Amino acid sequence: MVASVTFGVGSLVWVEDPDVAWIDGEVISVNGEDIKVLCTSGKTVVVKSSNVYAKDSEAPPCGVDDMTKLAYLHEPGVLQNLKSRYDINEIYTYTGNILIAVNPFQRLPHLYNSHMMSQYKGAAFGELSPHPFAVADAAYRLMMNEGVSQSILVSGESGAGKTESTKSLMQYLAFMGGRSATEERTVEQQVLDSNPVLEAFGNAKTLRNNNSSRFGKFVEIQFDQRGRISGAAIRTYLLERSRVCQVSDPERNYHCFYMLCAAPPEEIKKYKLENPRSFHYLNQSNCFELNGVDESKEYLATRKAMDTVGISSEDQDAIFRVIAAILHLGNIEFVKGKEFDSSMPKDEKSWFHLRAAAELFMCDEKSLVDSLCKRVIVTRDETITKELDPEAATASRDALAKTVYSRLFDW
Ligand SMILES: Nc1ncnc2c1ncn2[C@@H]1O[C@H](COP(=O)(O)OP(=O)(O)OP(=O)(O)O)[C@@H](O)[C@H]1O
Repeated sequence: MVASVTFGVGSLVWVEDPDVAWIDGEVISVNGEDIKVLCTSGKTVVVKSSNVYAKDSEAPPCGVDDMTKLAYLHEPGVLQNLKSRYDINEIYTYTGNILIAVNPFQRLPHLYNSHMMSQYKGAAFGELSPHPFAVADAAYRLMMNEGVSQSILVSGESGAGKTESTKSLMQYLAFMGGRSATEERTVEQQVLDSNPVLEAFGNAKTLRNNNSSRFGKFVEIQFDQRGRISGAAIRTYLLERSRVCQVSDPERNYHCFYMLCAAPPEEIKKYKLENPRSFHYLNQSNCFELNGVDESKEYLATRKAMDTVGISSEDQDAIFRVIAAILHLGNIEFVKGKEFDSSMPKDEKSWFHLRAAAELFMCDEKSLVDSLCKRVIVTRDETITKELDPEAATASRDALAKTVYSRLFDW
């Protein structure tokens, strides 16, 4: 469609620009395939006609709310439209029934309050400004009217806003499918509170996103005949395991580690914790704090969310014992042992962390040392125990930490 457009002197066009992606300008001469464009920056460039895109001179300055209304649906046209809308604080735009969200990187609470939700309730798709609530409402109504399950796919690169958009969708579905809150733990509140729990254990600061989900998830919300939420299931996929033992500056390990180090004093004592700077699994990076985040408050909020979701206090204690044990595991260093190519914990400090890990895992100290410093090979005829050198023992320590963490997360 785009290739068939011919350009003459005076045509308004878009051309690629190394600094601003696309820049607009006016054709000042045409020489076969070569088109000379005077850009709005004042620069003149000569480009092949196949790299020139028509600009709609009648496009409204504030953009259009549905990009199917654009005269030209090509990359510069789409980006220009999104930018025009973003400049007037409109972060959502439709392309037909697809919603495009541009991350505002600032809280916009007025967009997501209950007044807003009631506005979208039952409104025809496209009648109100583009919004995740409209997408959720359309899905909810289709489900009710046709009695067929609906799916909403949220995709985008890291930091694009998938997690936040998913939360808005869940918030709206909980609003539509909620019942009057007579009991303390309503299903919809449990559905919503699963987010902080998952984020505590599956999110971390990365270069691009302070709260990056390091796993994929499939959220299923079930409704009864009357459209009330009757249950929910969340499946998670492919947690990034390597982060548990390896963090590069200025990223962080999973949030739960830092939260636990900021727990109330009696818990710090129970889990034998110290400053996060003293743990190898955390101090490989110099980033310990997040702007505007109080880890001790986050810890209490996570505990509360775990209560709502229905994780018993014994289970919560076991979870945090495992988290603390992993931190202690990371601080066990190895030196050569007495036998050839063997290893043992390096010094009193390593023994301290080993004992702490064993106590928290509720396992036998000797068995833990053996599992780190030896490898058991089972053949058809016999069982062979092989000593590991310090390097291999360190690798087996990290493998244990990763396996335990990812099993805990799956649980
Ligand atoms: N609608 C929004 N309103 C306010 N802030 C937002 C919105 N969407 C995203 N953000 C901000 O951008 C950050 C990154 O968004 P989010 O975590 O949703 O991205 P993501 O696509 O899920 O990234 P990842 O794939 O790394 O998990 C959020 O922590 C939040 O600060």
